[in-house]
Amino acid sequence: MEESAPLRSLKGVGDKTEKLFQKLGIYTVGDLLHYYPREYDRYTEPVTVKEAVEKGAGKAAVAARITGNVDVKIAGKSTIVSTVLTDRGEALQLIWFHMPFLRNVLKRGGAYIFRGKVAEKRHRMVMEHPQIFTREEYEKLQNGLQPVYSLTAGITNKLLVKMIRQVLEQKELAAEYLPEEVRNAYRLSEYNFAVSQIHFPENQESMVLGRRRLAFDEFLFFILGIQLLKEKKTEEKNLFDMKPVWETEKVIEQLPYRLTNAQTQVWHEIERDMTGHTLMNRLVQGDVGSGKTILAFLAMILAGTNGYQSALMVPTEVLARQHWEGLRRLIKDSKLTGLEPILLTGSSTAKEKREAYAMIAEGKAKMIVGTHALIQEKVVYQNIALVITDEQHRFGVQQREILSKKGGSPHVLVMSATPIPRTLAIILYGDLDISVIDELPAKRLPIKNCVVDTSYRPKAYAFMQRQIEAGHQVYIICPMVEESEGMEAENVLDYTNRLKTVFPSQIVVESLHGRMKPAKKNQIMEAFAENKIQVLVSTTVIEVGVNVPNAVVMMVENAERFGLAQLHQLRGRVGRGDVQSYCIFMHNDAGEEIQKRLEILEKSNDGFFIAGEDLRLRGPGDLFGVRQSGSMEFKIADVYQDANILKEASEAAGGILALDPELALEQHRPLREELEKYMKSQAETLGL
Ligand SMILES: Nc1ncnc2c1ncn2[C@@H]1O[C@H](COP(=O)(O)OP(=O)(O)OP(=O)(O)O)[C@@H](O)[C@H]1O
Repeated sequence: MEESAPLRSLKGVGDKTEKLFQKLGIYTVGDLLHYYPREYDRYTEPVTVKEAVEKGAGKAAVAARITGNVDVKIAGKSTIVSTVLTDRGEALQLIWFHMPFLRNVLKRGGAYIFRGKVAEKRHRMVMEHPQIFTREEYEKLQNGLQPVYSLTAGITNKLLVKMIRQVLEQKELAAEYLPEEVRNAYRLSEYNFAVSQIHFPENQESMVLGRRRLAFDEFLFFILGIQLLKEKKTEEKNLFDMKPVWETEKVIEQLPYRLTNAQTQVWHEIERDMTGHTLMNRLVQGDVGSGKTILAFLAMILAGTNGYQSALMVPTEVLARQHWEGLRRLIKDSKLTGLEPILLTGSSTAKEKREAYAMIAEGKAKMIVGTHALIQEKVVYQNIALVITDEQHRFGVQQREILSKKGGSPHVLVMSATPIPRTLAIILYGDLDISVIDELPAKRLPIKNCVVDTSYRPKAYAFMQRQIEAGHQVYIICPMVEESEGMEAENVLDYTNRLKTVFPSQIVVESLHGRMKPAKKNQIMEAFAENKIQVLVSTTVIEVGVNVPNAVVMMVENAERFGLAQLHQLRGRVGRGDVQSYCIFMHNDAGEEIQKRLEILEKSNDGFFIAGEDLRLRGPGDLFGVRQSGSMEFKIADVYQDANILKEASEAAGGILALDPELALEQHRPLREELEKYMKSQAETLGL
C-alpha cells in the first residue's frame, strides 16, 4: 500500500470516519503513519487500593470485584455512572461521566481491572473515569509501551491503534531513502523500523532509536528544502528602486510611544536592506509583545511611499483584520495619502474579492493585509516589492517563488516570537539574516503570575470582577471547545454558560473558538476590542498575535494540558499596555512535576529563560513531554530537546549538497523524491 493512498482504502473507513480523521489532519495512509503518539503509557502490574492511594498523582491499575450497585444519575446535561469495588476491606468508588452505556457493561460481582488516578474526595477514595479491562486484555497491554494519541471527538485511541496496526501489517516495506553512508555516519535506524517502533515500541530503547531517526529526517528535509530553494535565490539583486523616505520618520515621530532602542536598530536594518543592493531576506525575532508589528508597518510604508506594493500575510483572519485596522489607523493618524491598506481574506465576499483583485492588479492598492488568500491564483500584483510573513509560513522563500511567478521577486521579512538560541536559528533559518528585538517597551510592568488549583476559582472570579469594574477585560482559556466523552478538561461552551451565571448581567461573557465561522470570530474579536465584551472564554485560537491592550487578566484552565511555550504565548495576550496585568494558571492535577513546570512561568516572563528551564526540567528521558516548541512546529522533532540531532542533520545536509547540489545523482533519487513529497505536503498545509 502506498503512503499516498487515501484513508478510505483501509478496511472499515467510510465517509464518516474519513471526515473525523481529516479533523486531525489525516487524509492519507502516510498521514496516519506519521501521526505520532503524544506519549506512551505503561500498564504496570495491578496494585491494591491501598497501594494505589499511596501512589498519589500517577495512574494505577486495581484488580477487584464490583461490590456495589451500578448507579446511573443524570445531572444537568451529563450522565454519571458510579459503583464501588472492595479490595481487602478498602472501598474505592468508581465514576464515569457521559458514558451511560456502561450500565450494561458493568455487573455487580464482576471482576475487572480498573485503571486511573485515585484521589480523595469528601473523605472517600475515588477513581474518576477509569479504563476497564478484563485480565486477558490487560495482560496483553503489559508488554511494552502503549501509544497514546491526541484525539478528537469521535476518534478513540483504540480506533487509532487499530487503524495504524492495519497499515503497518499491510504495508509493503517502503524503500529506504537515506543513503547508507548517512545512516551509518549518524547511527540512524532503518525507516520502516523507525515508523513501526514509534507506534508500537518493543521497548524503550527501540522507541528512542525510532524517534531519533524520524526527528533526524524531519530536520534534514526541512534544511534541505530551504537550502535547495535558497540555492536559486541567494544574493539576488535588488531591482526595486527605493530610497529612505521622511514618511516613515513622520510615523515614528507621531506614535503614542517611543520606539525602543532595539526596535529602532532593527528598523534601520530593514530600511538598509530594502534600499540596498541585494534583496532582503530577514527574520525578526522578538518575544511576545516586544513590538514587531510596527516594524512590519514601517517597512510597508517605506515600500508604498516609494511606489511599490507590499503584502502582510498572517495565519488567521482575526489577526489579518486586526493588523489591517491597526495599519489603517496609523496611516490616518499620520495623514499619509495614497496608502489606504486593503484587506483580503478567505471570507471576503466575492464582490470584495473582485474589487480587491482589481485594485491590486492596477496598483491602486499599495498595502495589502490578509491570509493565504493573498497568494491565491487570482491575485496578480502590479509591482510587489515586499512580503511579510509569520514564521509558521517559514517557507518564506517558497512563497517568494510563488509570488515571483506573479511578477518579480520581492523582499521577504519573517516575524517570529519563538525564542531559539542563535546557533540553532542560523540552522533553521539558514536562508535568512536574523534581527533580534531583545528589549520590551520601557513602561511595561512585568505580568504578575500565580499557579493555583481549582479551589481558587471563586477568588479568581471575584478578582476578575473587580478588574472589570475598574474598566478592564479578561481572557479565560479552556483546552476544549465542547464536552467530549471521556475527557474531563474544561470546554469553552459549557464554561461560558456557567460563567454567565457567576457574573452580574451587565458583564458580557462571550466565547471564541476555532470551529466558529471566520465572520463570527471577527465579529466577536471586534466587539472584544471595543470592550463590548468583558470576558472572552476562548480556546488557543487567540494564541497568535491578538492585541487588545485593555485585557489585563488571563486565566488558563487546565494549564497542565498546555506546553510551556504555548502558555507563554497565551500569556503574551496580556501585559501589552501600561497597566498591571495578571495571569492565573489554574491546574486540575496537583502532581509535583506539573506544579514545578508551571512554577517556571510564575517565576519568569522571559521566553528564552522559560524554554531553557523547561528543557532542564524535562531531562533527556522525557521524550514526549507536552510539546514545547510553540509555533515552531515539527511533528516529532523538538528544536530545544533535539538540538544535537538538528546539528547533525544540518551537517549531513551540508555533506549531501556539497557532493550533489541539485540532488541529481542516482544514489540520491529516493531522497529527492521523499524531499519533494515533503515540500509538497508543507505547501499543502499552508494552503498554497
Ligand atoms: N516602543 C513601544 N512602547 C510602548 N508600546 C509599544 C512599543 N512598541 C509597540 N508597542 C505596543 O505594544 C503592543 C504589542 O506590540 P505588538 O503587537 O507589535 O507585539 P508583537 O511583538 O507582535 O507580539 P506578539 O508576538 O505577541 O504578537 C501593541 O499594543 C503596540 O502598540
